[in-house]
Amino acid sequence: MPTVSSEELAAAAGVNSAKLRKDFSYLGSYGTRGVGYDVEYLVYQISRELGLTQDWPVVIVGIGNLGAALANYGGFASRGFRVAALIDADPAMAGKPVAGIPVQHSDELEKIIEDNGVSIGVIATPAGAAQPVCDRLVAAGVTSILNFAPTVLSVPDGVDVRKVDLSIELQILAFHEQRKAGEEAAAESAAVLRAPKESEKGPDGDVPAVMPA
Ligand SMILES: NC(=O)c1ccc[n+]([C@@H]2O[C@H](COP(=O)([O-])OP(=O)(O)OC[C@H]3O[C@@H](n4cnc5c(N)ncnc54)[C@H](O)[C@@H]3O)[C@@H](O)[C@H]2O)c1
Repeated sequence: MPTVSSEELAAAAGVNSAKLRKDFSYLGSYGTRGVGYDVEYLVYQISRELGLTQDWPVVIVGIGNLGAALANYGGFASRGFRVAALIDADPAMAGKPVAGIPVQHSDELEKIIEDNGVSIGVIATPAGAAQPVCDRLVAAGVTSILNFAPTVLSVPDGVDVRKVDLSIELQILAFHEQRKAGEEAAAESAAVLRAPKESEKGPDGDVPAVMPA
């Protein structure tokens, strides 16, 4: 039976092992002193807590560049998400397979949701189409939406929306880059401006032109 210790897991995740043990205790997972955690059982417990032991049928609406890339991503299935259907408004796409799944026309949206018992919808349409698509998904019974379109969706109470915006992530990185550059520039000017200490002067009382920081 493969096991793993809280120290090993804590080191891999970059967190404190006592905190990790406490967090796992909320899962009802206590491990065995000197042995650690049974890996298979721990994976099951975490998956169960995250709702991943279930099979979640998901529909993707808007099968352009992004929708096709999402459909082709192999990582969903291993985490309990099954792409049940691909939906697009373009009649020329109907029946064409993407990632081995034939694209269905959006006229069929309500029937597809009902037939597959879908509760999670992914929107990858242009911004202008996102709200009407969202309204149809919700009316058909979808209660969770992952929105990639650059628009804020309004939904009734009881419907969850998560928005993914990669440009915001890039903007956050750019902000940190700018701050790092500012800190470096400030450190350089501080080094230039810092007055020499007595001990930093040479034997004749001379000082280097630029003092080290
Ligand atoms: N969130 C992010 O980080 C991120 C990154 C890239 C793109 N996007 C956004 O994702 C969306 C898709 O981008 P793309 O490059 O794949 O665009 P795209 O033009 O290649 O694809 C859009 C698809 O949506 C379909 N469509 C249009 N109206 C529809 C409707 N009412 N119902 C169903 N399908 C419909 C079109 O036929 C097309 O196939 C855009 O809104 C874009 O801004 C977001």
